[in-house]
Amino acid sequence: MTTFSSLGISKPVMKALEKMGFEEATPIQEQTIPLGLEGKDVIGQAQTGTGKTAAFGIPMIEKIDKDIKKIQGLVIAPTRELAIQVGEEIHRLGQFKGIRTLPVYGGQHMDRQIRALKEGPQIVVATPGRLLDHIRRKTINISNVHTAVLDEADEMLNMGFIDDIRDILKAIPEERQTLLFSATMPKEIRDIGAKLMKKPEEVKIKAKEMTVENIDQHFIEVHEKQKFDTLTNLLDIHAPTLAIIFGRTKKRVDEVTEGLHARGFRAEGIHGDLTQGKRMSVLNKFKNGRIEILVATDVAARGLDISGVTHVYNFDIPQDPESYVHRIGRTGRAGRGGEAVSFITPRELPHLNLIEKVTKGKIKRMQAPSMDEARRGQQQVTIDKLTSTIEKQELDAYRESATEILNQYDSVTVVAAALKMLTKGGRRNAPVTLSSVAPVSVKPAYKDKNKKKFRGDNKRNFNRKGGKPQRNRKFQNKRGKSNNFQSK
Ligand SMILES: Nc1ncnc2c1ncn2[C@@H]1O[C@H](COP(=O)(O)OP(=O)(O)OP(=O)(O)O)[C@@H](O)[C@H]1O
Ligand SMILES: [Mg+2]
Repeated sequence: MTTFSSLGISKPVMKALEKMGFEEATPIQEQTIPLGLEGKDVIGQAQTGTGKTAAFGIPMIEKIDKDIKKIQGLVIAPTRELAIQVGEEIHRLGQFKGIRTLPVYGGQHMDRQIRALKEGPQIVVATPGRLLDHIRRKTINISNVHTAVLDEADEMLNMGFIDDIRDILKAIPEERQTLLFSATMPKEIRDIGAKLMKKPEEVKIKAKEMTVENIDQHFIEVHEKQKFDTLTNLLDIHAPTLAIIFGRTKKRVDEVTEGLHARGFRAEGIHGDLTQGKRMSVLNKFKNGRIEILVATDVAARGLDISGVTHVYNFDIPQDPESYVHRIGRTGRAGRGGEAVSFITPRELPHLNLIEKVTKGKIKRMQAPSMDEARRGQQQVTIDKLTSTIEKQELDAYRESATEILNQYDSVTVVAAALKMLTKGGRRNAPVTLSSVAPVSVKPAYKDKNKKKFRGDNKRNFNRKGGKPQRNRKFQNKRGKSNNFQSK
C-alpha cells in the first residue's frame, strides 16, 4: 500500500486528496508521480479507470507557481467533454493551492473564452482544434508552459490529430516536460510520441489483460436485423442503472435512440453533429440519472468517468481493438464491477478474434435472450420495487382496501394484476427498423501484421499467453466506495 504522503506530495494537495476520498495511490499514480515530480518525461500506460488523471495532474499542480498568473501547465484531450472533466478533476486537486484551471474547447463562444484566458489561468485543458485556433489568433500565450500532457496520447498522436499536436508543441518551449498517458499505446504510435519527448521513462502497469478484469465481457452472435430486439430484451433483463450503447455512426446513434424511445426507454444520443449545448445537456441528464441510457459514437469512448455505468453495449463492434478497450472501460471504474456485451454478426467473428488477441482478454459467448426472458426481466424489476415497498412497511393506509379485494379474488390473481399494471413494457412490441449497415472488416494493416497467428489460430491459445495471475488490492475511499484497483 502506498500512501500519497510517502510520494512527497505537498500539504494543500494532500488536503484535496483527503477531501476527494483518495486514501491510497493506485499503481500508475505510485509509479509516475515521483517521476513527474523529478521533471522527467513519462509515457504512462495503465488500464481504464485506474486514476491516470491524478497521475499526471498531481505533479503538474505541484510544479505550478501560483503567484505567476500565466499558463504553466497544458493538458490536451481529444474531446470537449473529456477536456471539461479533466479540468474539473485538476481543479479539485489544486483547490487548496489556489490554482486556476480553465477548459478550452470548441463549440464555446470565442469571446467568452478569450476573456477567461485573460484572467490568468495557470493550467489549461484543451481540445487541439480550438487550442490551435487561439494560438493562430494569438489569443493564448503558451510560451511559459513547462509541463505538457497528452491525455489519451495514442489517440492524440493518431492520424486525425498528429499534425495539430506537432503545431501546438512547437509553440511551447522545448525545455518543457512532456507526459503521455493512455490505457492503450500501440508501438508505432508510442514511437511517434517518443520523438516529441526527451529520454522518456516508460511506465506500463503490468496486467494480464488490456481491459480491466472486473468487467464481465460477453458477445452475442446476432444477425444485423435482430440486433435491436436483442438489445431491448437485454436491457429488460439487465435493468442497468446506467448503460452506454455504442453505435458506429451518427445516423446509427440517432436511429437506435429513436427506436429505444418507441419502446419506452429513457435514452438520448450523443455524437459530434449535436450542438455543444445539447451534448452537455445530454451528458448531464445521464450523469444525474434522468436518462438511463446514453447512445453514443466513439466521441464518448475515451476517458469519460461517470459513476454508476453498470453496462456497456457494443451495438456495433468497433473497428479497432483499442477502441474496444476504451469503450468497455466506461464501466468497471475505480475497482467497481461492470458488464460489457458486444453484438457480432456472423461475418464479423474474425474481427472479434482479433480484438481478443490484441486485448489478451476472453470475451465469452452468450445466447441472445428470448422475449420470454425479457418479459420475466421486466417483471423482476417490478417485483424488486414491490419487495422494497413491503420492506419499508408504512402500508397501514392500504390494508383495508387490500382485504376487500382479497375477499373477491384469490391472492395470486390480485398480485398478477398488480404486476401487470406496474410493469413497464407495454410498448416493447413497437416495430423498429434500422437502416442496414455493412459489417466491420479487419483493417488490412492488422491483417498483415497478424496474418500468421491470426488465421489458423485458436482463440484459446492466444488468450492464455503471457502475464502472471494478478493479485487484487482492495481499498476503500472515504466516500465509501470499495476501490478494488489492480495492483502491479
Ligand atoms: N487513488 C485513488 N483513490 C480513489 N479513487 C481514485 C484514485 N485515483 C483516481 N480515483 C478515481 O477513479 C476514477 C477513475 O479515474 P480516471 O478517470 O483518472 O481514470 P483513467 O485511468 O484516466 O481512465 P481512462 O483510461 O478511462 O481515461 C475517478 O473517479 C477518480 O476520481
Ligand atoms: Mg483518463
